[in-house]
Amino acid sequence: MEVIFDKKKQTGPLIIAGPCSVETPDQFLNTVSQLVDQGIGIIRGGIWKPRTRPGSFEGVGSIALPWVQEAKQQMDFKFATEVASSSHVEEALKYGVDIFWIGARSTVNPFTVQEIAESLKGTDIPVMIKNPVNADLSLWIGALERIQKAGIKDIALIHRGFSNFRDKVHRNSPLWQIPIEIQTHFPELMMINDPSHISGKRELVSIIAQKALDLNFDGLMIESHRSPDTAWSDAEQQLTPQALGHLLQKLKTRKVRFEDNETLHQLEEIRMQIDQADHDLLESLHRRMELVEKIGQYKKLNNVAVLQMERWQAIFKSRPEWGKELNLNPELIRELFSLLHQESIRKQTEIMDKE
Ligand SMILES: O=C(O)C(=O)C[C@]1(C(=O)O)C=C[C@@H](O)C=C1
Repeated sequence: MEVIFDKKKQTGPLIIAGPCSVETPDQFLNTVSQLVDQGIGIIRGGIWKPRTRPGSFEGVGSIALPWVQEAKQQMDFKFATEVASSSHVEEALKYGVDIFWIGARSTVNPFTVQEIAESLKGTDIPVMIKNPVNADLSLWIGALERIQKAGIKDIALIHRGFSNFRDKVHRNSPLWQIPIEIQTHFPELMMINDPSHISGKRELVSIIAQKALDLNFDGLMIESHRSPDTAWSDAEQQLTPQALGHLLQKLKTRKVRFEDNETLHQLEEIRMQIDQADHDLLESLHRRMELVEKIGQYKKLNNVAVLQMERWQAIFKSRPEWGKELNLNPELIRELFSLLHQESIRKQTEIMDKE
C-alpha cells in the first residue's frame, strides 16, 4: 500500500479537507467534486460522530459507506474517517476507506484505543491520531504506542487543540507547546494541524493555519462543506470549497532551514552568542542557588521557617519590574521566579530535614 504520511517525501504541506460529517449522497458528492477541483486529494468526512452532549447529530452511520464508495468510483481521492470502535473499523475496511483517524474523545481512553488497535492488526491502513481532549501528553503518546504495537506503520498525529474552561478566543485551546513536545519524541512522524477545531469559527481558521505552518507543521486538516451554514454539525467553522482554495493560496509556506551560505554563517555567529548567554544565565542560577543554600543553613541553625512571605512578595513584585526595564515580558519573569522560588523551598526543606 502507498505510504501517505511520508515526511521525507513531502514537499509542501499535506492538505486534508472535507465536510465535518457526511450528510447525504448529494451533499458529499457535490462537496467532494468542488474540493477535488481545488486540487484536494485527501477528503475527510465524519460518519460516526462522538459528540459531547446527547441530542446533537451523531453522524448518519454506516449507510454513508456505500455513498463514499460510489463517489470514489467517479473521482480520484482518498477518503479518511474517524473510527471509535472495532465495528467501525470492520465496516469501514469492508467499504475501502483509505485512512482512519482516532478522535480526541477516543485518544483519552486506553480501552477504546486498545480495542481499535486490536481490530487494526494485520492491516496496513494509515492512521491519524488526534490529541486527547485534555492536555495530557502521555495519553497522546500512549495511544500512538498502542497503534504502533498493532503493527501500523503509516501514522500521523493531528493537533486539534484541547478542551478548556474559559478560553474566549478558541473552541479548543491550541497549547502549541504540547504538539511541539511530542515531536521531540517522535520527529519522524507528520504533525497535522486542525485549525477548524481549534478556532471553532471560520474567520479564525486562516490565522491558526498560518501559525501552524510558521511552526513547521507538516499538514493541515480543514473542514469544508458546500454550504457551511446549513451543515448538520460544526456549521460555524466550515468553509466553502472556494473559500478553502482562497485560504490555501494565501498561506505562506516557510522553509525548514536557512539555505543561503552567508545567512547560515551569520546564524552560526548569533547561535554562538546565544550559547554564551545561556552559559552566563546558568552560572547566575548556580550562584543564586549557592546563596539560597547558605540562607538555608542559617534558617536551620536559627530554627527559622523556610518560607519567608514578605521577602518572596518583594521579589515577585520587583523582578518583573526590573525585567520590564530590560524589555522582557513580565509574565515570563513571574513564571521564571515562581519556578526558582519553588526550587529554593525544595532545597532549603532538604537542608532542614537532613539529620
Ligand atoms: O530570602 C530568603 O529567606 C531565602 O531563603 C531566599 C528565597 C529566594 O529564593 O529568593 C527563598 C525562600 C523564601 O521564601 C524567600 C526567598
